[in-house]
Amino acid sequence: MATSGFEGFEKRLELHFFGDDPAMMGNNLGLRLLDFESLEQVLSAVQCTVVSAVANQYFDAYVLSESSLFVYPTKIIIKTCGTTQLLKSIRPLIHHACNLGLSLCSCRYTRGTFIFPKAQPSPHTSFKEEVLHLEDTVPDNLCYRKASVMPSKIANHSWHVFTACDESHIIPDDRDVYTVEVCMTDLDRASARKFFLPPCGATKAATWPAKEMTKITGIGEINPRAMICDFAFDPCGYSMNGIHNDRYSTIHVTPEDGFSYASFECVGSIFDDDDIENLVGTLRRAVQVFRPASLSVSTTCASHEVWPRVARALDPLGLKCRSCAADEFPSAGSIVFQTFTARRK
Ligand SMILES: C[S@+](CC[C@H](N)C(=O)[O-])C[C@H]1O[C@@H](n2cnc3c(N)ncnc32)[C@H](O)[C@@H]1O
Repeated sequence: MATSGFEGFEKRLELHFFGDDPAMMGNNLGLRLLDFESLEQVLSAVQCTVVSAVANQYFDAYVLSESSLFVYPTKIIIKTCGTTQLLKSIRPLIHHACNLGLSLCSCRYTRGTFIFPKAQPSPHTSFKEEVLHLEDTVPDNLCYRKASVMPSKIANHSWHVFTACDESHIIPDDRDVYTVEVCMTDLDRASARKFFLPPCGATKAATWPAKEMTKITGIGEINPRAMICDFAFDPCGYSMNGIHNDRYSTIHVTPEDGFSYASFECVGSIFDDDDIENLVGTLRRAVQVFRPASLSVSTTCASHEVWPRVARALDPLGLKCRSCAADEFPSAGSIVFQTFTARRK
């Protein structure tokens, strides 16, 4: 493995807000009323920028120079990789939300194990430092707090979780919602090569390289109903957000040999038969794009209906479940962390 390279593992932050004054919610747009300048200011504290955006009636989805941002009326999800300082977004977001009459009621921070931990700047030099920063930054009324490192049997694959919420949100309002976060390492080389731009002057140089990557890799088929906003980096790397009604999915790829990494994340509702029935196929198609030698899947949901489907999706791909850890967190419900490796290993 390289001694230093691009850190693919993302840090992920999910913030929920509530507002008492319906007038301030402006047609229920809430946080979507944040102007672009304010968002840019938040992202500049994190050290990343918007490269592409798309929206529908439910939410706004941004592809960032390092991963993705989703803005719903009362919820923000930011996922950033590399050496970004994601936790520095919390204070400015609380400030801008306050100007819209919204207050923070819950916060969830998750990440895997960095490939290059020594390259991370403060406040991300260790999980201990991240937790101290979070404890210091989230408002006092979010007094139900928990931090945990969920272990696995695969070296360098553990799941770091911090949640905090106020008294009224220990059980989340949207307890039917599930989030599945997949982190894949050691990607199949032929699959990873498809995320490099073709050399200049190559006869088949794509006019729209991201669209071409979405098509030839099969990413476009993962959820054919989703509208896709994709971006190809130069000379390599790829990010996309898929949006379908109020659901998002997102993929980020670091294809370089020695530290190759890809992530897939999707959300759904356990009350939606379509979501539940399609989950196994969706996961299988997403992982098949990359054919990783190892991966972890973290499933967050108030119910235990979702996580058993993960192994069902991955087993036919020759991926064997090596470990499974579960824990309960205030406002998040259950988090189940599973790791898999290819049987050939
Ligand atoms: C932003 S993308 C996707 C990151 C994501 N977390 C992942 O799954 O790896 C990172 C890939 O794009 C490449 N890249 C090229 N130019 C970049 C830029 N200006 N900013 C960030 N990444 C860039 C990196 O070398 C890496 O392969």
